Amino acid sequence: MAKREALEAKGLRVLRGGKVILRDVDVTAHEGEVLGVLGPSGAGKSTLFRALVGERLPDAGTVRLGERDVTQWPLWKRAREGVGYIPQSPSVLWDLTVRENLVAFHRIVHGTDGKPEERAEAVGLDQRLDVRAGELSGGERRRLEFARATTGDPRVLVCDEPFSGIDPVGAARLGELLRARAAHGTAVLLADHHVEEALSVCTRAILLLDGAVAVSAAPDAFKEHPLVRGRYLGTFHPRVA
Ligand SMILES: Nc1ncnc2c1ncn2[C@@H]1O[C@H](COP(=O)(O)OP(=O)(O)OP(=O)(O)O)[C@@H](O)[C@H]1O
Repeated sequence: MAKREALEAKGLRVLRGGKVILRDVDVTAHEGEVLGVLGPSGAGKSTLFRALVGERLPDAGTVRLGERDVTQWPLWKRAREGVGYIPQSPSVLWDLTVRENLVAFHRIVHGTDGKPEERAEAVGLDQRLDVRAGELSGGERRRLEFARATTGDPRVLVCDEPFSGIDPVGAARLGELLRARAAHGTAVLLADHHVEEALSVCTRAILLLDGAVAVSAAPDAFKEHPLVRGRYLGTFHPRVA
């Protein structure tokens, strides 16, 4: 049976400083899918993600969450309705502990403390609950952000460069968490320049070029696509055979 659409964006257009950054982008993410959104720096990946999660409303186009049109909804309202977001820049509260970070986010989005111990255990931070977020390693911080973003069992999880600044073991561990989340039915969207790690987790990938979707393919076909090789991976890319 075909998987249901969790998130559907149609004709998304974003302008910045008089420039068109996103050109009528259509993106659909299905339940249980890990969709890679890849492309060179400046292609518009973060801009697309910000429009999908409600951090920045688009200048044209629509965003649907399941059956609902959420185009005009702000970030907090989409979060409450099941959109988790790991932004590109670090977003933990540095002076608060792991536990306090989890509680603070749960209160803002859901109005209650939630279960920080369970959330921390799910991402292997149960021994770090009383450590300040500013003292965590890069990989631990990303897992805290993952725990926070998956509070409330989101239908959609948008991850902007989750593998940046973490070592291969940390990336593999985070990749497993993303895959497990998708197996649970969440639609995961993932942008990252760690192409090998990203494609090993993805079930499909799109190439964004100059603010438009240029390719959509399964990971193996994606790696071999002439536009992907020519415009993104280049001829020198020793980690992708
Ligand atoms: N606030 C802004 N004002 C003007 N231009 C902006 C603004 N934010 C982003 N841009 C431009 O929009 C384009 C897309 O940026 P975006 O950050 O979405 O790209 P990206 O694909 O995520 O890049 P990277 O892989 O480097 O993170 C770039 O040309 C960038 O300079």
